[in-house]
Amino acid sequence: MAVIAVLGAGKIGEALLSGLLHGGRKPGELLFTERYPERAEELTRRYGVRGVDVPEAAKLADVLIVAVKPQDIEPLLDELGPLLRPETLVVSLCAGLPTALYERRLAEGTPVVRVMPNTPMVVGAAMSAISPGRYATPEHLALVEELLACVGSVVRVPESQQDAVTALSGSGPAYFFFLVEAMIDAGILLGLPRNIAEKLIVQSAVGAAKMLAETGEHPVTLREAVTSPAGTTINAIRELENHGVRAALLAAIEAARDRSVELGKAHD
Ligand SMILES: NC(=O)C1=CN([C@@H]2O[C@H](COP(=O)(O)OP(=O)(O)OC[C@H]3O[C@@H](n4cnc5c(N)ncnc54)[C@H](O)[C@@H]3O)[C@@H](O)[C@H]2O)C=CC1
Ligand SMILES: O=C(O)[C@@H]1CCC=N1
Repeated sequence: MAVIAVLGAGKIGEALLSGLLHGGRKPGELLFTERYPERAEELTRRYGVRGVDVPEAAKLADVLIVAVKPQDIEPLLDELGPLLRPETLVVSLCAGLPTALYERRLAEGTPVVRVMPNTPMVVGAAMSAISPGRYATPEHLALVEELLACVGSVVRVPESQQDAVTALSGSGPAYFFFLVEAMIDAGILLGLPRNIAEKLIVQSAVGAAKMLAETGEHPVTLREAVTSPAGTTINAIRELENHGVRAALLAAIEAARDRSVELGKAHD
């Protein structure tokens, strides 16, 4: 079994460790690095996985999964550069960072796979998109696909689409949380108790997501089924259109895409 090291065990790194354990990997096959010792101790207590330093991770792991913030990548690449064996597979979960950055800074021929996951990984419902770098083989890509399938769904996309994916599904859960938060506020505005408003909206979100995932129906068809002639929903839809919610979403997701491109360019 390949030894897998997660570099940077924050929100995404921890979710991946936990998902891999759930998916049947043994604690002994996993390692992580974490710059805050208290956090490292906590993770070892919780999952039985060993925290190591970067040189040890580079020495022991067959697969290195980079899960630090894009802004923290430079010192990590400086450290990894002279240590990494070119047969080690590097998997980057970092928003915006191109595989070419790793290929430039690590040993010649290092295989790199770029991944954009999202936080529903915590409950085994991630959406991850994967793209091979220049030296990643179909076998490398298949291994990454298998690892990520432990924590949700996986699609393959060309790397040129990863900034768009980052804006859409990488950040996507935040848009839904934002909508849910606003809808709960609407319940408060209408005089409902907060706990009831929260239950009504969270279950409606779960139900709507289940219908989208399980019926195979187009979202327009599902929305039309809720929108009765001269009923209540169409009044709400008119207000959403009047306030430009559709245009706001297009602009918001485009802005997120632009930021992903910018994060990558910071290392040119
Ligand atoms: N949070 C999200 O929704 C998503 C995040 N990502 C990507 O995942 C990466 C991590 O994001 P989060 O988990 O949200 O951030 P986070 O800040 O929760 O985790 C990053 C962790 O890396 C550690 N770290 C930083 N430099 C280190 C080093 N040199 N050695 C060891 N540990 C180090 C930090 O102490 C921290 O615990 C980012 O690149 C982000 O773009 C991707 C998809 C979704
Ligand atoms: O906001 C961010 O930069 C990260 C990447 C995708 C989701 N969260």
